[in-house]
Amino acid sequence: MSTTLLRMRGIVKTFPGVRALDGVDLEVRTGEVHCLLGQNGAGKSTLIKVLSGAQRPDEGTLVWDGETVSPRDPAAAMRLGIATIYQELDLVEGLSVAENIFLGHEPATAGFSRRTEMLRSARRLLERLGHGEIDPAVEVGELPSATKQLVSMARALSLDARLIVMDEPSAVLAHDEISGLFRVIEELTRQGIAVVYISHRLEEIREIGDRITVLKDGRSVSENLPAARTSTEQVVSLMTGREMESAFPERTPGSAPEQRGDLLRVTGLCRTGEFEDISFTVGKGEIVGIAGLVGSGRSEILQTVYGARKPRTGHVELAGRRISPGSVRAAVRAGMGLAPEERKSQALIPYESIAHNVSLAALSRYTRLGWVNRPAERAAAEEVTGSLRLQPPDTAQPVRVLSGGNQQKAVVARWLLADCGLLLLDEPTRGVDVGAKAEIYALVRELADSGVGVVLVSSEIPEVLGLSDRVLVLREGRIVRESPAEEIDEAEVLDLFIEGSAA
Ligand SMILES: Nc1ncnc2c1ncn2[C@@H]1O[C@H](COP(=O)(O)OP(=O)(O)OP(=O)(O)O)[C@@H](O)[C@H]1O
Repeated sequence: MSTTLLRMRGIVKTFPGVRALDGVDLEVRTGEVHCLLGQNGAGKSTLIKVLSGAQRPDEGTLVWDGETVSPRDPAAAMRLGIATIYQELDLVEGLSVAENIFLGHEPATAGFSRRTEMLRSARRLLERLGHGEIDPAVEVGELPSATKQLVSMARALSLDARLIVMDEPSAVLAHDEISGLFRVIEELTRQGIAVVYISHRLEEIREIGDRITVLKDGRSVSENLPAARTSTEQVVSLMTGREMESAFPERTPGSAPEQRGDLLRVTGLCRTGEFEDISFTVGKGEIVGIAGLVGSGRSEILQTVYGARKPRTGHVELAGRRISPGSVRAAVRAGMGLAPEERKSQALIPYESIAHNVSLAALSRYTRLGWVNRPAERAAAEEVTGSLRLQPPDTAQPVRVLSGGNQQKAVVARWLLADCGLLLLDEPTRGVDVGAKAEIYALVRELADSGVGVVLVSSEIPEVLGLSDRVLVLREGRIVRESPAEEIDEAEVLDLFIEGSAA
């Protein structure tokens, strides 16, 4: 029988100028998957930082297994049995799986036998997760994200965790890896371990969740809803305070792409070991989606079109002119923009204002004789961040105070403002809440309607199918199908990922 393991009551946390948590309650039982939902900036990460000891609350109580506690740091929380698996996993790349699992708390034997014992114990923990096939001697740096996640979970088990917090664990996983993650979660909960699960993908919640707590503006607006009996519409209206709207804008009936003329023409693009013989076109005003698993070459293709990687053979033409291969400068001059997948490292300047980060790619528009017209820059940034409901709305704030999803919105906002003829979007809605996703889709469609060509890469197949006019399905570096979006469905795309039968 499950019992209450954790009870948080009236948790308050303020940062200068922001009340991130304004009296949150959360109750978690042993062996349950408790889903924490809320829009970007609602306070989810702050709440789990309080729970994991990374931040001290200003007010409120935390009762763990019947006792009032206040973990001063993550190590103290860990000693209680609370572990957190962050999206940017905190593993040491140069060490082995076993060394990472036992980092800081090695088995107490010495020398050779210590190493053997460590490998054996690591294997036992991986087996507990249903993944005895992972070699504990292998270096962590060589492993895919899904396996790294398992190493973090094995580490949590090695520390006798009784509650594991998972912060958007599916965001870095491919479609088939997500079912693997769910099997691991079932295994954990069967052993009585509780899981707090954060995700913006509401369809996952019904599949894996037991109960739901919804946060809105730093408060828990609804607690302990049964996941199986709560509709997506209910959850969305609790999160947003609005009724759920249709996520995807109508496709614009207009001239067929072949009548509009090609804006982008990619011919016979190859990069050894990444992709082969990639040819496709994008018309003015057209959205072309690329569906492919992680590792299928989808991001590499975008980067090669953008000149950040040099093709072995093949070429790229924009508006009838060949772009010098492997030159980002040439691509940008010709009017291309790329919103990259790895935005933390590639895209934002943390200490600069939101306005400046957003207007960066369009700066020449606000600059005269070397002077930047700050009010104009800020007004333009505010218009686009306002329509994406970016929090906080004050664009003079530095980007580093934004929640993860709001940082994502800032990157997308930048490219929506940038005046490109061709926009390449790599996972534009990762970590973005449902409401803001719909806003991003609407703005991308508006841009297309104004004549911009768009190439969209996303792991979310419904997003590729819902937003694009035309879809390319990619498997192991080759295009295995090209189709108007309305003539292909999710099941067919998944079949193509596996079979790769060309049509
Ligand atoms: N260190 C900080 N300094 C100032 N403000 C902060 C800080 N950390 C978070 N905030 C603010 O607190 C609020 C809650 O942020 P939090 O990261 O908890 O949201 P979240 O629900 O996890 O969002 P997301 O879904 O985007 O990850 C946001 O308005 C954010 O800007």
